[in-house]
Amino acid sequence: MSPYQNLEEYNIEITNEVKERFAGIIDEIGEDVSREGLTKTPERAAKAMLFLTQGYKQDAVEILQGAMFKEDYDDMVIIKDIEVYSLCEHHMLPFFGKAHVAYIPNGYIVGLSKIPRVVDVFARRLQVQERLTHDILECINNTLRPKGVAVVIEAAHMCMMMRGVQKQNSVTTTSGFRGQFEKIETREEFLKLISSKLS
Ligand SMILES: Nc1nc2c(ncn2[C@@H]2O[C@H](COP(=O)(O)OP(=O)(O)OP(=O)(O)O)[C@@H](O)[C@H]2O)c(=O)[nH]1
Ligand SMILES: [Zn+2]
Repeated sequence: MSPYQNLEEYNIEITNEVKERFAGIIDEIGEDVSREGLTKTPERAAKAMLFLTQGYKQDAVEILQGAMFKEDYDDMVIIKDIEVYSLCEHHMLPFFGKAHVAYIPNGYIVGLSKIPRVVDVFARRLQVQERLTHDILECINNTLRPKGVAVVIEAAHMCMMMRGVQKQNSVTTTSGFRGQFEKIETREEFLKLISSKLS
């Protein structure tokens, strides 16, 4: 099986189990799960939840290892504005925003699409933004073994917007730097390039 394929065919037993739990929740909040608009909702919700957490079944290392190419290029490679959708592990509500990832090759480059795929593998789990940032950083660092790697994530958390503190405009930024990005000049170049509209 491909290490990153979508779970288009859901495990029937697990889907049914999750479906029953959602039916229970709908009942507990005082709704009628048998009314027309809701009859298929437990199944839809189960499939949505399994899709949003499919990263547990995917292997980010395998994804990277499947597309590493020997190349002498040793300047910075930046993939910026990667959409991120994840679920906070405290409330299981979405947090979403953008990831910016850069690395400096060390004999190998990686297929560009694999970086957003790695972001998705870790985002489609129950997460906190800090751990998501480090999961991506360490996976690239340990697998590609580049001269440096940097990850910045900017995200809004629905648990701070729809409920709780109810702040609509706050954005959380997390970052991690390894290798050459620990040097201030390299880090500044990266931060300048991700804030530029043209890069
Ligand atoms: N550090 C961090 N905190 C997060 C993340 N997502 C959600 N949280 C926070 O997790 C915390 C959980 O705090 P609790 O006091 O246990 O939960 P709560 O009573 O629902 O808190 P409020 O959201 O303040 O109402 C909250 O402050 C959330 O804002 C994240 O990705 N990183
Ligand atoms: Zn939350």
